[in-house]
Amino acid sequence: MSTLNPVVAIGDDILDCLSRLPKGAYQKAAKFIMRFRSDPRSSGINYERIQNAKDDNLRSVRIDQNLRGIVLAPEKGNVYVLLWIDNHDDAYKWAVNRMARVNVASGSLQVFSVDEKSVKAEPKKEEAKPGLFDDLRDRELVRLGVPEELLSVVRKINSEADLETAEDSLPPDAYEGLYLKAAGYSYEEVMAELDRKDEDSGVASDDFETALQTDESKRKYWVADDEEELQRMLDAPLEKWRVFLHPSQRKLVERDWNGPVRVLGGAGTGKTVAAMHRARWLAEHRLTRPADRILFTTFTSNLAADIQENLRAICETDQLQRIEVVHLDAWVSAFLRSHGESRSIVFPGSNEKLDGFWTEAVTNYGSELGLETKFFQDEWSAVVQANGVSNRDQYLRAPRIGRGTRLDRKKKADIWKVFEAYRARLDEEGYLEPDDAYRLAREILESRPSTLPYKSVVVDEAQDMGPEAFRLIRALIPEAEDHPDTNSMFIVGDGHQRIYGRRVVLGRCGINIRGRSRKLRVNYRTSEEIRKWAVSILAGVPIDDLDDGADDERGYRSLFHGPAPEIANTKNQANEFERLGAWVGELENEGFSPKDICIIARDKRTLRLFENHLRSEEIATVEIKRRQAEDRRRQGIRLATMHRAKGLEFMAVALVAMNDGVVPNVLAIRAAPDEAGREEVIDAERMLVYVAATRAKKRLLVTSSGKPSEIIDFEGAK
Ligand SMILES: Nc1ncnc2c1ncn2[C@@H]1O[C@H](COP(=O)(O)OP(=O)(O)OP(=O)(O)O)[C@@H](O)[C@H]1O
Repeated sequence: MSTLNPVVAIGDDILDCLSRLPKGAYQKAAKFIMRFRSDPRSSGINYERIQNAKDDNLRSVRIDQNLRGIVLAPEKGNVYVLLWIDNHDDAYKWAVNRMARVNVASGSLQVFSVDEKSVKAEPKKEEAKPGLFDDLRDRELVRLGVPEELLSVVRKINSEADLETAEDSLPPDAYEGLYLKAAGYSYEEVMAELDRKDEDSGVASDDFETALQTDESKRKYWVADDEEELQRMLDAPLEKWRVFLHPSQRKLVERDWNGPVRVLGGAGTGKTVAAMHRARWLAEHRLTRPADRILFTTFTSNLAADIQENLRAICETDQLQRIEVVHLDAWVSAFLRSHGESRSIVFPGSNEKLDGFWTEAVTNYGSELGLETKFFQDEWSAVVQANGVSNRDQYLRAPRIGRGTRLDRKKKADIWKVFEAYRARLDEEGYLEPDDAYRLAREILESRPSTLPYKSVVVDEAQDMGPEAFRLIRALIPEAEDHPDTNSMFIVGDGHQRIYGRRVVLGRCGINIRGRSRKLRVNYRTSEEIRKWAVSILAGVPIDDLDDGADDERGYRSLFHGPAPEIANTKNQANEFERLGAWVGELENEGFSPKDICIIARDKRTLRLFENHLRSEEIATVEIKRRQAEDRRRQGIRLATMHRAKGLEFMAVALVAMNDGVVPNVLAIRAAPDEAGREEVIDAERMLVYVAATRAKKRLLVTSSGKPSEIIDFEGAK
């Protein structure tokens, strides 16, 4: 036996194993894991050979009378990897067909099952169909991550459904490569996408110690050299992301970038998780002086509170002190106040007073122009505020990209009078719109040398931050000759989820991401069935990439499957309440807790109807509020508007009142100045439904009463 210090690793499946154990067994297993970490060779741990095992390197260890652990403990070398914990018989069953191998192509540790029964039986000769991967040679399959031992299994796969059936027996990196290939990427594109090299890694087939150091291995096996971190992991075994980042996430997080990075990814692909780990990595490895600050900004205030709580779970105290999590509007507001600004920020769209100012300005200066008030509001937000326009000449020259109605110079000059009147009313009342506030803050920053401590900014939900917000962010850490842009910004967002209608082109805000743009594709949150349904709502909607290009959903996938969404149009509201009640009842019978269920409606008024109904049935509810983190201790079904649900997640979601007139919102449709405007409104509402539906992890119910929303295919769902 080697006298070197042993290398101990824990597989991520252990966290699932632990979460299935009853409390007493859990405590024993957790105690064993701590002991195993500190000395896997201690005399109290006996490694038993497993009879008939396919892999000679696997051993079982006794945790108590009934519980067994399965450990990879090769004779040669010094490595101990805890792979599985279960009761005696199930642990042996799990181990018998497993193999642990170093994949010589990627150099990573792969553990997989060679039970060919999990893939469908070989077809009879006469009905043999072409294989899904016939165009790849064995060597290429191996490079994609397929272990030699599974080549024959992969050769038998001839449909995407087969591939999904085979998922459990394949190592995750192999499955991912094959999945992208099946989704239409060429071999070369898959290799580039997954950052794999078309050559051998050089890691020897028995060098498990080196294999544990690769990014691929780190996604599944954590080298347990930090006792405190292990304890944190055991305290919250379901939150795997605390330790096990996907290689595509880890590659973004743990490195220097020579300028701003933009990370795209559909809902649930772990963008916020990557952003949080990025902040921690910077605080741990790069911005380590007590005065250094990393600004972590979000667009919604309840998310800022959630992120702060999650950071507490992954950071040491001193790291946490260097990360400032802020809702951008709140930050700006405090900054302006500290610079003597007395006006307060008001949010267009949520303030009736502003609507009054618009009506007044349009009545007095624009009634002859034949344009709806909504047109002026949209033009103001998309052209005037987005471009920082402050006078008539600037407006005459301002780009009006994506605006439907064409305007000549004369008309623009007339329209400007309305804007002037509106602006004057804002000033009189002491109000600033958020864009005004961002601009003002930026002007202050640009007018004097910065005294702010920020060395890096992490931006979550970037799709909802408008150009002025990004110009301000740029001004927070300006690029200058004597100030390299290294690690300056980490921007995550998703154009599919823009629900506040503020399109941005980063390049035009002084943020150059060329060569530093990446994508996350694995959805951890939502079942494949729900994800696909949500994506279908966006069919035909143009999606941008927060810069000058377009985004698409090619190659996205979910980690797991579940029941198809239930889509039901009911005759009237009483029937809809009944349908919802029956669904909630079923979920509770299946063991869902009320706090894991969220009812989401388009607007507050509609939500109230459902709240009142549930109250009348004496069902407890908890409303998701603007400025609070989700309090998981409170019992009751969650209620949220679509906007408020952004960024959150629940086991089960009901999208209710998906009625004609409610979604898309009838007032927004009516106010659209023309057909292009109407389409814009509908696209925005589709995104809102996409955001709301992708909050669901396992179950989704979509209901309407009376005439249903045109966005949802209730008929096709029958
Ligand atoms: N590496 C990982 N391993 C396991 N779970 C993960 C990982 N990364 C993210 N998750 C989980 O996936 C879910 C979604 O993550 P996150 O909220 O970061 O996604 P997002 O892309 O920001 O989503 P959205 O854009 O929809 O708000 C969370 O439950 C998170 O815990």
